[in-house]
Amino acid sequence: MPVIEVERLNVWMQAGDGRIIHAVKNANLSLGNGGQLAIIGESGSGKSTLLMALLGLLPPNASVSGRVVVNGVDVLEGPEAALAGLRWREVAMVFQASSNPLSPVHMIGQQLTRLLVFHGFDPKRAKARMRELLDMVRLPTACEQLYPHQLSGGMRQRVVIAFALACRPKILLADEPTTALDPIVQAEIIELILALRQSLDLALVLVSHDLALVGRMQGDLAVMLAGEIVEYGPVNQLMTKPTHEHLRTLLAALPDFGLVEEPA
Ligand SMILES: Nc1ncnc2c1ncn2[C@@H]1O[C@H](COP(=O)(O)OP(=O)(O)OP(=O)(O)O)[C@@H](O)[C@H]1O
Repeated sequence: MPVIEVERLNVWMQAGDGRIIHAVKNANLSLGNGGQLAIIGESGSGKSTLLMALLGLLPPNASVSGRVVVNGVDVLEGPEAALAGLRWREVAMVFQASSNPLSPVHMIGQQLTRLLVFHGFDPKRAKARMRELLDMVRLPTACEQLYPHQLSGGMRQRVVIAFALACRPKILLADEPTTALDPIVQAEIIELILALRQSLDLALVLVSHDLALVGRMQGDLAVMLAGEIVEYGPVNQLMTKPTHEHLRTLLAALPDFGLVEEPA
Protein backbone atom coordinates (compact mmCIF):
# COMPACT_ATOMS: atom_id res chain seq x y z
CA MET A 1 0.00 0.00 0.00
CA PRO A 2 1.60 3.33 -1.07
CA VAL A 3 2.42 5.91 1.61
CA ILE A 4 2.23 8.67 -1.01
CA GLU A 5 -0.20 8.72 -3.91
CA VAL A 6 -0.54 11.65 -6.26
CA GLU A 7 -3.18 11.50 -8.99
CA ARG A 8 -3.72 14.09 -11.71
CA LEU A 9 -2.36 16.87 -9.51
CA ASN A 10 -2.54 20.36 -10.99
CA VAL A 11 -1.36 23.48 -9.19
CA TRP A 12 -1.89 26.98 -10.53
CA MET A 13 -0.26 30.03 -8.95
CA GLN A 14 -1.48 33.56 -9.33
CA ALA A 15 1.58 35.74 -9.88
CA GLY A 16 1.81 39.31 -8.52
CA ASP A 17 1.01 40.77 -11.96
CA GLY A 18 -2.19 38.70 -12.21
CA ARG A 19 -0.75 36.04 -14.53
CA ILE A 20 -1.73 32.44 -13.79
CA ILE A 21 1.22 30.04 -13.75
CA HIS A 22 0.49 26.37 -14.26
CA ALA A 23 3.19 25.22 -11.81
CA VAL A 24 2.36 21.48 -11.69
CA LYS A 25 0.61 19.82 -14.65
CA ASN A 26 -1.34 16.60 -14.25
CA ALA A 27 1.25 14.89 -12.02
CA ASN A 28 0.93 11.22 -11.06
CA LEU A 29 3.27 9.61 -8.52
CA SER A 30 3.26 6.73 -6.09
CA LEU A 31 5.70 5.81 -3.33
CA GLY A 32 5.61 2.67 -1.19
CA ASN A 33 6.59 2.24 2.45
CA GLY A 34 10.38 2.69 2.75
CA GLY A 35 10.63 3.62 -0.94
CA GLN A 36 12.78 6.28 -2.56
CA LEU A 37 11.81 8.91 -5.11
CA ALA A 38 14.08 11.59 -6.53
CA ILE A 39 12.55 14.57 -8.34
CA ILE A 40 14.84 16.57 -10.57
CA GLY A 41 14.31 19.45 -12.94
CA GLU A 42 15.60 22.89 -13.72
CA SER A 43 14.75 25.96 -11.68
CA GLY A 44 11.04 26.84 -11.89
CA SER A 45 10.00 23.38 -13.17
CA GLY A 46 7.62 22.85 -10.24
CA LYS A 47 9.60 20.55 -7.92
CA SER A 48 9.11 22.53 -4.71
CA THR A 49 5.46 23.20 -5.50
CA LEU A 50 4.86 19.48 -5.90
CA LEU A 51 6.65 18.77 -2.60
CA MET A 52 4.68 21.47 -0.78
CA ALA A 53 1.45 19.98 -2.12
CA LEU A 54 2.36 16.70 -0.38
CA LEU A 55 2.27 18.47 2.98
CA GLY A 56 -0.72 20.67 2.18
CA LEU A 57 1.56 23.69 2.46
CA LEU A 58 0.73 25.51 -0.76
CA PRO A 59 0.52 29.31 -0.49
CA PRO A 60 -2.88 31.07 -0.47
CA ASN A 61 -2.45 32.22 -4.10
CA ALA A 62 -2.41 28.58 -5.28
CA SER A 63 -5.38 26.67 -6.63
CA VAL A 64 -5.29 22.91 -6.91
CA SER A 65 -7.05 19.98 -8.52
CA GLY A 66 -6.45 16.25 -8.30
CA ARG A 67 -5.78 13.93 -5.41
CA VAL A 68 -2.91 13.70 -2.91
CA VAL A 69 -3.04 10.97 -0.27
CA VAL A 70 -0.19 10.75 2.25
CA ASN A 71 -0.17 8.00 4.84
CA GLY A 72 -3.91 7.53 4.31
CA VAL A 73 -4.75 11.24 4.74
CA ASP A 74 -6.37 13.10 1.85
CA VAL A 75 -4.13 16.17 1.93
CA LEU A 76 -6.20 18.36 -0.38
CA GLU A 77 -9.62 17.51 1.08
CA GLY A 78 -8.91 16.33 4.63
CA PRO A 79 -9.56 18.39 7.77
CA GLU A 80 -6.76 20.64 9.07
CA ALA A 81 -6.51 18.49 12.24
CA ALA A 82 -5.62 15.42 10.16
CA LEU A 83 -2.95 17.44 8.35
CA ALA A 84 -1.52 18.75 11.61
CA GLY A 85 -1.21 15.16 12.83
CA LEU A 86 0.58 14.22 9.63
CA ARG A 87 3.24 16.93 9.71
CA TRP A 88 6.34 16.21 11.83
CA ARG A 89 4.94 12.98 13.25
CA GLU A 90 4.37 11.10 10.01
CA VAL A 91 6.03 13.32 7.43
CA ALA A 92 9.00 15.60 8.08
CA MET A 93 10.73 18.01 5.77
CA VAL A 94 14.34 19.14 5.32
CA PHE A 95 14.71 22.43 3.49
CA GLN A 96 17.68 23.99 1.69
CA ALA A 97 20.74 24.60 3.84
CA SER A 98 20.44 28.34 3.13
CA SER A 99 17.00 28.52 4.76
CA ASN A 100 17.84 26.66 7.95
CA PRO A 101 15.29 27.08 10.73
CA LEU A 102 17.77 27.31 13.64
CA SER A 103 17.61 30.12 16.15
CA PRO A 104 20.94 31.99 16.27
CA VAL A 105 20.65 32.74 20.00
CA HIS A 106 20.08 29.28 21.47
CA MET A 107 22.44 26.32 21.76
CA ILE A 108 21.78 23.33 19.51
CA GLY A 109 20.97 20.95 22.39
CA GLN A 110 18.54 23.45 23.88
CA GLN A 111 16.71 23.96 20.56
CA LEU A 112 16.40 20.26 19.87
CA THR A 113 15.24 19.50 23.43
CA ARG A 114 12.61 22.26 23.26
CA LEU A 115 11.30 20.88 19.99
CA LEU A 116 10.97 17.43 21.55
CA VAL A 117 9.17 18.79 24.63
CA PHE A 118 6.87 20.78 22.33
CA HIS A 119 6.00 17.50 20.63
CA GLY A 120 5.12 15.84 23.93
CA PHE A 121 8.37 14.31 25.17
CA ASP A 122 8.93 14.28 28.92
CA PRO A 123 11.83 16.78 29.56
CA LYS A 124 14.14 14.05 30.92
CA ARG A 125 13.43 11.70 28.03
CA ALA A 126 13.82 14.65 25.65
CA LYS A 127 17.44 15.19 26.69
CA ALA A 128 18.32 11.56 26.07
CA ARG A 129 16.47 11.61 22.73
CA MET A 130 18.28 14.85 21.77
CA ARG A 131 21.66 13.08 22.28
CA GLU A 132 20.41 10.05 20.39
CA LEU A 133 19.40 12.30 17.47
CA LEU A 134 22.78 14.09 17.39
CA ASP A 135 24.44 10.70 17.34
CA MET A 136 22.16 9.52 14.51
CA VAL A 137 23.25 12.45 12.33
CA ARG A 138 26.86 11.76 13.33
CA LEU A 139 27.49 14.91 15.31
CA PRO A 140 29.66 14.82 18.44
CA THR A 141 27.81 15.29 21.75
CA ALA A 142 29.82 18.50 22.31
CA CYS A 143 27.67 20.13 19.59
CA GLU A 144 24.77 20.39 22.02
CA GLN A 145 26.67 23.20 23.80
CA LEU A 146 27.32 25.16 20.59
CA TYR A 147 25.39 27.95 18.85
CA PRO A 148 24.50 27.53 15.16
CA HIS A 149 27.15 30.06 14.03
CA GLN A 150 29.84 27.89 15.65
CA LEU A 151 29.01 25.00 13.31
CA SER A 152 29.97 24.56 9.66
CA GLY A 153 27.20 24.64 7.02
CA GLY A 154 27.29 20.84 6.74
CA MET A 155 27.03 20.41 10.52
CA ARG A 156 24.07 22.82 10.64
CA GLN A 157 22.36 20.80 7.96
CA ARG A 158 22.92 17.66 10.06
CA VAL A 159 21.16 19.44 12.95
CA VAL A 160 18.27 20.30 10.60
CA ILE A 161 18.02 16.61 9.67
CA ALA A 162 18.01 15.72 13.40
CA PHE A 163 15.10 18.17 13.85
CA ALA A 164 13.20 16.47 11.02
CA LEU A 165 13.70 13.03 12.57
CA ALA A 166 12.71 14.14 16.08
CA CYS A 167 9.21 12.61 16.04
CA ARG A 168 10.22 9.42 14.23
CA PRO A 169 8.44 10.18 10.95
CA LYS A 170 7.77 7.48 8.38
CA ILE A 171 8.30 9.81 5.43
CA LEU A 172 11.10 12.33 4.84
CA LEU A 173 10.74 15.06 2.22
CA ALA A 174 14.00 16.81 1.37
CA ASP A 175 13.94 19.92 -0.82
CA GLU A 176 17.41 20.54 -2.25
CA PRO A 177 19.01 19.62 1.10
CA THR A 178 22.56 20.13 -0.18
CA THR A 179 22.22 23.42 -2.05
CA ALA A 180 24.70 26.06 -0.84
CA LEU A 181 27.08 23.44 0.56
CA ASP A 182 30.45 22.63 -0.99
CA PRO A 183 30.64 19.48 -3.17
CA ILE A 184 32.31 17.15 -0.64
CA VAL A 185 29.85 18.16 2.08
CA GLN A 186 26.96 17.73 -0.39
CA ALA A 187 28.01 14.14 -0.98
CA GLU A 188 28.33 13.53 2.79
CA ILE A 189 24.86 14.91 3.49
CA ILE A 190 23.29 12.81 0.74
CA GLU A 191 25.11 9.71 2.06
CA LEU A 192 23.79 10.50 5.55
CA ILE A 193 20.21 10.91 4.32
CA LEU A 194 20.41 7.65 2.37
CA ALA A 195 21.95 5.79 5.33
CA LEU A 196 19.23 7.11 7.68
CA ARG A 197 16.57 6.19 5.15
CA GLN A 198 17.82 2.64 5.21
CA SER A 199 18.36 2.27 8.96
CA LEU A 200 15.02 3.93 9.87
CA ASP A 201 13.13 2.41 6.91
CA LEU A 202 11.92 5.86 5.84
CA ALA A 203 10.12 6.61 2.62
CA LEU A 204 12.19 9.39 1.03
CA VAL A 205 11.31 12.05 -1.53
CA LEU A 206 14.38 14.02 -2.49
CA VAL A 207 14.18 17.09 -4.70
CA SER A 208 17.36 18.16 -6.41
CA HIS A 209 18.60 19.85 -9.54
CA ASP A 210 21.78 17.79 -9.31
CA LEU A 211 21.52 14.66 -11.41
CA ALA A 212 24.95 13.40 -10.31
CA LEU A 213 23.81 13.32 -6.66
CA VAL A 214 20.47 11.74 -7.50
CA GLY A 215 22.27 9.04 -9.51
CA ARG A 216 23.48 7.59 -6.16
CA MET A 217 19.92 6.79 -5.19
CA GLN A 218 17.88 3.70 -5.83
CA GLY A 219 14.14 3.70 -6.33
CA ASP A 220 12.34 5.99 -8.76
CA LEU A 221 13.24 9.18 -10.54
CA ALA A 222 10.76 11.80 -11.78
CA VAL A 223 12.07 14.43 -14.18
CA MET A 224 10.09 17.68 -14.29
CA LEU A 225 10.06 20.20 -17.10
CA ALA A 226 7.83 23.28 -17.09
CA GLY A 227 5.49 21.77 -14.48
CA GLU A 228 5.19 18.38 -16.15
CA ILE A 229 6.68 15.04 -15.16
CA VAL A 230 8.23 14.15 -18.48
CA GLU A 231 10.01 11.02 -17.32
CA TYR A 232 9.24 8.67 -14.42
CA GLY A 233 10.70 5.28 -13.60
CA PRO A 234 13.52 3.41 -11.82
CA VAL A 235 16.62 5.63 -11.37
CA ASN A 236 19.09 3.07 -12.69
CA GLN A 237 16.99 2.44 -15.78
CA LEU A 238 16.45 6.12 -16.61
CA MET A 239 20.08 7.04 -15.96
CA THR A 240 21.25 4.50 -18.52
CA LYS A 241 18.31 4.56 -20.95
CA PRO A 242 16.54 7.92 -20.81
CA THR A 243 13.59 8.17 -23.14
CA HIS A 244 12.90 11.92 -22.96
CA GLU A 245 15.15 14.39 -24.70
CA HIS A 246 15.33 16.60 -21.60
CA LEU A 247 16.89 13.86 -19.46
CA ARG A 248 19.28 12.97 -22.29
CA THR A 249 20.45 16.59 -22.34
CA LEU A 250 20.88 16.67 -18.55
CA LEU A 251 22.85 13.41 -18.62
CA ALA A 252 25.04 14.59 -21.48
CA ALA A 253 26.00 17.62 -19.39
CA LEU A 254 27.41 15.43 -16.59
CA PRO A 255 31.21 15.37 -16.81
CA ASP A 256 31.78 11.61 -16.50
CA PHE A 257 28.40 10.07 -16.94
CA GLY A 258 28.42 8.58 -20.43
CA LEU A 259 25.15 7.13 -21.62
CA VAL A 260 25.24 3.37 -21.76
CA GLU A 261 23.97 2.49 -25.20
CA GLU A 262 22.21 -0.78 -25.91
CA PRO A 263 24.50 -3.18 -27.80
CA ALA A 264 23.61 -3.23 -31.49
N1 LIG B 1 4.20 31.56 -4.17
C1 LIG B 1 4.23 31.64 -5.49
N2 LIG B 1 3.54 32.59 -6.16
C2 LIG B 1 3.55 32.67 -7.51
N3 LIG B 1 4.23 31.83 -8.29
C3 LIG B 1 4.96 30.86 -7.71
C4 LIG B 1 5.00 30.71 -6.27
N4 LIG B 1 5.79 29.65 -5.97
C5 LIG B 1 6.23 29.15 -7.15
N5 LIG B 1 5.73 29.88 -8.18
C6 LIG B 1 5.96 29.64 -9.62
O1 LIG B 1 5.63 28.28 -9.89
C7 LIG B 1 6.60 27.72 -10.79
C8 LIG B 1 7.24 26.52 -10.14
O2 LIG B 1 8.05 26.98 -9.05
P1 LIG B 1 8.81 25.97 -8.07
O3 LIG B 1 9.42 26.79 -6.98
O4 LIG B 1 7.91 24.87 -7.70
O5 LIG B 1 9.97 25.39 -9.03
P2 LIG B 1 11.28 24.59 -8.62
O6 LIG B 1 11.45 23.55 -9.68
O7 LIG B 1 11.18 24.09 -7.23
O8 LIG B 1 12.39 25.70 -8.74
P3 LIG B 1 13.75 25.90 -7.88
O9 LIG B 1 14.64 24.74 -8.27
O10 LIG B 1 14.27 27.21 -8.37
O11 LIG B 1 13.35 25.89 -6.44
C9 LIG B 1 7.57 28.84 -11.13
O12 LIG B 1 7.15 29.45 -12.33
C10 LIG B 1 7.43 29.80 -9.97
O13 LIG B 1 7.74 31.11 -10.37
